[in-house]
Amino acid sequence: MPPRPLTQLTLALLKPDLTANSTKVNKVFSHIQQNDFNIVAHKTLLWSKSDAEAFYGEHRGKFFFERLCGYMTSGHFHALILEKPDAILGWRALIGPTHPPRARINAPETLRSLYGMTDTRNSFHGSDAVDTATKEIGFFFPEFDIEKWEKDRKEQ
Ligand SMILES: Nc1ncnc2c1ncn2[C@@H]1O[C@H](COP(=O)(O)OP(=O)(O)OP(=O)(O)O)[C@@H](O)[C@H]1O
Repeated sequence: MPPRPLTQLTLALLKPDLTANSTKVNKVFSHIQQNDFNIVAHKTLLWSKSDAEAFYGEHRGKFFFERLCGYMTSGHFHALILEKPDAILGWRALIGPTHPPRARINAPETLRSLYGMTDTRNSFHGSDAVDTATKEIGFFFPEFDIEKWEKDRKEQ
């Protein structure tokens, strides 16, 4: 049997503006399936202001920080652990550029182009590297044991 390609985990968010629209959410889950991502874990959350400030702490002091935290506490949202080979790059490629208006010009097939609203209300998040994926998975899914999952996966 040929060796199975190395798989990878990433953390994806479907932010509150998208989550408020069940038709859009269903379409996004179809995109996730069509692009061969395996959903390893999934939860729906409602953040307090301090949750948002903790997750987006690196942006504290930027002009959009308060707006970002207000947006992320405005309603429920989905957090997902996605898996496939090159999941981190693959998910970021699927969601597209941070700013939806630019995505609509430069990357019209991406999810932020299709569903994003504004620079802040951009509907999606994706981890940008292996270490941030590990940290963000731990933030949203503290009960998920990545090392055990990877060990079990290798043994399958
Ligand atoms: N210039 C901006 N104006 C308004 N909001 C912004 C701006 N830049 C970033 N944001 C908001 O802050 C979030 C985090 O910014 P970051 O630079 O980490 O973008 P990203 O890595 O593309 O997005 P994410 O981390 O959510 O995947 C963005 O997703 C967006 O909601």
